[in-house]
Amino acid sequence: MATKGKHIDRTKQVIVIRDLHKSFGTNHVLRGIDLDIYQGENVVVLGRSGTGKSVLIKIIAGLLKPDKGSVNVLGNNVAAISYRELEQLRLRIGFSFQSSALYDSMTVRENLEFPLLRNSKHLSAKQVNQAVEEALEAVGLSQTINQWPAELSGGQRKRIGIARTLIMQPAIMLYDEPTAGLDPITSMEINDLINEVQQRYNTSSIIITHDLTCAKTTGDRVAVLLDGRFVQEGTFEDVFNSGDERLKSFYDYNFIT
Ligand SMILES: Nc1ncnc2c1ncn2[C@@H]1O[C@H](COP(=O)(O)OP(=O)(O)OP(=O)(O)O)[C@@H](O)[C@H]1O
Repeated sequence: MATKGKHIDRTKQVIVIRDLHKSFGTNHVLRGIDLDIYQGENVVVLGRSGTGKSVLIKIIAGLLKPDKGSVNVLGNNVAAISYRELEQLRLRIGFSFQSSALYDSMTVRENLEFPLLRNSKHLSAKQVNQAVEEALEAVGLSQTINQWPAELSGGQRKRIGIARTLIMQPAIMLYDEPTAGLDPITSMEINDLINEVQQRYNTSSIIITHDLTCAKTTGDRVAVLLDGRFVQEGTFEDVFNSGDERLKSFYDYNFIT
């Protein structure tokens, strides 16, 4: 298993969020979020369903606008930059969605080639092929190159989704519920892969989850989101040894469901 925290550069912040607020009508979802993420760091955002985890990563990726506060990603104020600058920024951010969102009508190779051919038109066929092979090797699925998504298991599809993201060499990875719907062994493989990606590509990552094993395994730091605010932040052990009563319901939720 990869060692956590090995490459964190605490002199370089890749994401800086201050006093972030976001409402939808009367639903005040984010109520004053502060968050700093360093180069090479895996930060887990842990929270129950509906607490605004997805809203937070959509704001980081510029897909939703904050009502108040600042969000700086890789030196860009995401609420203020032009659409073109936002597009360039998004190329440096990799998303791993709950559904792996592969194109069923394309082979694994074609799925991986797709973002490269669309965004890096100067590459030769040989370079594209090399990039595909390297990304597949990074997720341990070189042998699936000519298969169709329908022929893969849920865990394999998730890995291919991550490979398709890695092919663009992102500086930041955003993982939305990476272990949702996977059995415990496959979940552990995905957790290990998240750590391996961090080490191999020196990415900074936000992992949003309500899976405590995922949080413990992948998080250099864990931030607990409750009622629109971070109520605890630290190592997994710090957070869960804190005795904070507000985390109790979260624990119960995790072990009962
Ligand atoms: N585009 C939107 N318009 C209106 N309300 C929204 C929108 N996006 C999210 N919300 C609301 O914001 C709240 C937080 O949603 P969000 O998807 O961030 O939750 P979450 O913490 O990611 O939950 P889950 O773990 O179930 O995915 C919910 O009440 C949701 O209904």
